[in-house]
Amino acid sequence: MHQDMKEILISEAEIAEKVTELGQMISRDYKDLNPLCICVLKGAVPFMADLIRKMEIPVEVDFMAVSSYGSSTKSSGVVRILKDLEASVEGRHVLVVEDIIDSGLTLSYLIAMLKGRKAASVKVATLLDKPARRTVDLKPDYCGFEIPDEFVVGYGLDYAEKYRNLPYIGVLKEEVYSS
Ligand SMILES: O=P(O)(O)OC[C@H]1O[C@H](OP(=O)(O)OP(=O)(O)O)[C@H](O)[C@@H]1O
Ligand code: HPA
Ligand SMILES: [Mg+2]
Repeated sequence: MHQDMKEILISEAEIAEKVTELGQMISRDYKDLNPLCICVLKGAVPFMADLIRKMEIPVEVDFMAVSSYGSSTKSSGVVRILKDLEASVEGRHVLVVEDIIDSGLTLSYLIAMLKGRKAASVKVATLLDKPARRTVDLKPDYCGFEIPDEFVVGYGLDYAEKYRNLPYIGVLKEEVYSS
């Protein structure tokens, strides 16, 4: 385990098993709908890459970059679009793929934007959900794991751009971000 971790919360094997399950579920629900999977950069990259390879139906992918955390463990509450989609979402069945829902601010902003652009449907697949921290009313349609109110990193999730390449989800030692 990395020296900055307090514990491993979700192992690589547990993630793999859950991603397979979600991929199968989404494949059943989106059969014949040709969904557009939107990866929310950067955190969702590993989850998106693994998830689409467990989907057994035709899918299209696109990418958006938004940021609300910067190098902090708290959301600034201001969602900035750093990179917009290439494809039009009008009439498309959109599945937004996220690594984590924390306050819910990032996703509620994105969902409103996609509906405003006339997507036929907008659903959310998230690997992690931290419901204790929610400030807006939002529930994922597909969720891997509900986690306690701790700052986690790994499998895409960062603290100050670090730890995204860890293959597991770990809890960061508090001294790492409080010093
Ligand atoms: O529910 P919220 O409180 O809005 O938090 C969740 C969002 O925060 C993180 O992204 P971040 O803005 O840190 O960008 P990153 O994916 O590039 O790390 C994470 O990847 C989610 O997109
Ligand atoms: O717990 C978290 N870890 C990393 N990034 C995050 N963005 C929202 N919550 C988190
Ligand atoms: Mg981040």
